[in-house]
Amino acid sequence: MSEAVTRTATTSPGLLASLDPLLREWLPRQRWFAGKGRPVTGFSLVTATELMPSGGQLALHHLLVRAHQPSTLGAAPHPGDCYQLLIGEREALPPRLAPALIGHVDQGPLAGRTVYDALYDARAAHLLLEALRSRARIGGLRFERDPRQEIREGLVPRVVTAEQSNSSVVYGDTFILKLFRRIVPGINPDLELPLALAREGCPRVPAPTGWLRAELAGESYALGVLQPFVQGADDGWELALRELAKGQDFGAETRELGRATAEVHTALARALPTVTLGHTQVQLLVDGMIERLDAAAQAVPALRPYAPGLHSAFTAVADLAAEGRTWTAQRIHGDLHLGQCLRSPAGQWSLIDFEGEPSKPLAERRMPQPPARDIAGMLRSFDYAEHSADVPVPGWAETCRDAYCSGYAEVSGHDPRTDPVLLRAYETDKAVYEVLYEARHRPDWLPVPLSAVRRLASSDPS
Ligand SMILES: Nc1ncnc2c1ncn2[C@@H]1O[C@H](COP(=O)(O)OP(=O)(O)O)[C@@H](O)[C@H]1O
Ligand SMILES: O=P(O)(O)O[C@H]1O[C@H](CO)[C@@H](O[C@H]2O[C@H](CO)[C@@H](O)[C@H](O)[C@H]2O)[C@H](O)[C@H]1O
Repeated sequence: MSEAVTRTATTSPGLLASLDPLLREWLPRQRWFAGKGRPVTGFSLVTATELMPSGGQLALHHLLVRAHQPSTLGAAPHPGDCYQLLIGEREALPPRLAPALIGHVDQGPLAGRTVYDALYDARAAHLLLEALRSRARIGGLRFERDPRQEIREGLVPRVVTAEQSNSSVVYGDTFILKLFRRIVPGINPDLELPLALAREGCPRVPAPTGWLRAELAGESYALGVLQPFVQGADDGWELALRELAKGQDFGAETRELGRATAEVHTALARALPTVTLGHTQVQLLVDGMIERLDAAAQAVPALRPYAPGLHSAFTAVADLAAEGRTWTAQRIHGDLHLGQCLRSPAGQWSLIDFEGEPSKPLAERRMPQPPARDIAGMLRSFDYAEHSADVPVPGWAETCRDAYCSGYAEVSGHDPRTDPVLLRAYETDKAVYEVLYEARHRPDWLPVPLSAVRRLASSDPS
């Protein structure tokens, strides 16, 4: 039986008091910390599960903690985001774990110990895989797996060091475990949609092998997903930049990517409910786009001169709806861009990361939406890639755009270019989002979405 299965879960009293000052400093520095720009004023424990007991050379605590922060000006009071932490505790940290250091504890029950992000620790990562393999239940934690998929023993773990919204560990190039960092109760689309696609037999998304949940006070929280690792894959963004650097046409690849996107959309429409959006629903959708534009223009002055033109991109959709036009909405990826696509060495595309935009509430992320939203996301990505090339390759994004839409039409029977008003609205909505995103995270990149904004504000699709 695995080490994890034999453990009983106990909550070490005062654990959080020990960690509090260190976490206040460490948590806001993490890429996945969602509350950037506001100080952390304290923590409360949602649940703590001891995965390896204190007292030994190494102890391991699984924590869900709520980080308290002051609300943004004018916003309603917020209980604070809940984060998943895997905290290792040792007397001293071996050099290989130095990048994972959280700090040296000088108060409470852990005084004198060194604590660190245990995902970097092979023993902790191994324990998680072992728990999934043996379908362990530890305290409120439920380690589950698809009984038809085997998990081999002894796979060597390595943490993925890329900047991410969550944290992932690769096991022997066979599996990848993504642990969600910001946790909300309810069904997480990053597990829900790949499971639905697997049931449909759609090979464009790695089928979940296992998953980790917490059952707390009658509510279920998705904490992580284990899925097959696509070996030797290139991510679409890196691949696009490489082709651009060589001045190469990316049309054949993007046509295949269009086909893959359509396969996923078609399978999702079969697997999960679709709805027809009439006038009222479309008006709500347009209102949302306008609200996001107004908020972004408020925050980024460079956007303001283009606001009226962008506004008309949205109202054009409402006008069509007022004339009786309807659209079909279905479950979609929700945050599709080149970085969410993997191409295997055999040339097969897979789509990953079905979480949607993590900053949006779960209910909103799980709502059916027109597939044009995903397509627009990808078209924006081609434009980003062309603007990021060291040597200009004029017309590169336009070629990708046409090839992608053609590939999409070949599989789905619907060419997104035949609905230019909706496509322009979604491209505009995404570009507005990107302006805000870049202003906050990568100001050097701001000119990329701003140039799209200029174009979209003056274009007339009719
Ligand atoms: N099934 C997979 N096979 C190979 N690499 C993967 C797989 N899933 C994710 N990755 C790699 O891990 C990175 C992060 O995964 P992603 O699901 O986008 O996480 P996040 O939600 O943290 O952004 C991806 O950019 C990709 O490089
Ligand atoms: O981290 P996520 O994948 O959830 O997405 C966020 O970061 C992306 C950047 O890493 C950002 O994407 C934008 O830049 C990409 C190039 O780096 C480009 O391919 C995308 O088209 C563009 O939107 C994304 O918007 C943001 O949500």
